[in-house]
Amino acid sequence: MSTPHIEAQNGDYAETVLLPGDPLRAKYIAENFLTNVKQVNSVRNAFGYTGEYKGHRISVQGSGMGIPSMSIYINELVRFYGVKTIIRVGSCGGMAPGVKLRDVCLASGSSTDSAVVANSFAAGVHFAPLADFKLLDTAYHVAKNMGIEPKVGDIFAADRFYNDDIDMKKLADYGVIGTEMESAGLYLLAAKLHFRALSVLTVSDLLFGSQEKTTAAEREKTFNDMIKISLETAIAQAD
Ligand SMILES: O=P(O)(O)O[C@H]1O[C@H](CO)[C@@H](O)[C@H]1O
Ligand SMILES: O=c1cc[nH]c(=O)[nH]1
Repeated sequence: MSTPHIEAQNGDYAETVLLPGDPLRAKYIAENFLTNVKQVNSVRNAFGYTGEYKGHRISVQGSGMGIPSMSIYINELVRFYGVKTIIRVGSCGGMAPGVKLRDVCLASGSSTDSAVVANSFAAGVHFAPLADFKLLDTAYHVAKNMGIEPKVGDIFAADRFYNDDIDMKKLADYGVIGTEMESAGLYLLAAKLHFRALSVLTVSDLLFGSQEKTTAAEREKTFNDMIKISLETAIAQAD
């Protein structure tokens, strides 16, 4: 079998998939955290791998940037490859006062300016895309046990990376802790297709204050706290 964007065969993906936006982050995770690794997708260089973490079968798949690209991979993984749990491992811009560069954020919910949420319901209905509570609770305690204090809250999933039309300070004032480009779409699809989802994010830059940023190489390779939290959460929820 194959799908328009995935060449993997039936059974090539594990039931739990880590989903970074960057396909090279998928490669890094597979090469550095998984054993018995097999590459299962290279269509469009959206690399996908399946291997083992502490004896548990796990896959990792690059999803590209933004809700439209990510939605293609999620639909194909869940509808055709039987995936049941998706943990996004992404980067985000920090927005809340206490959020620092390289902090790990857990998106308990996700606001968005993407039309995809509004378009899924009748006019006047404003669906609130939320994380799976068991995954969120597990990831929080896994992080705490690793000595990491994750920031938990609402993540603004922006349709455009470059956008000066949105009042980000107001969103921060309403408690939004960070911004990226996928979480609302992930949680919406989880509700629609009945799989479990969580976004675990590393702060790669700050919207207000310090201009210090992580490098592209760091975003590709060294978000190890986020990766370990996500893998430990994946195997804890599988038990
Ligand atoms: O690092 P990833 O997972 O790609 O996530 C963030 O980085 C990209 C923008 O640079 C967007 O996809 C955004 O959500
Ligand atoms: O989408 C993103 C990712 C990182 N930082 C941002 O400001 N936005």
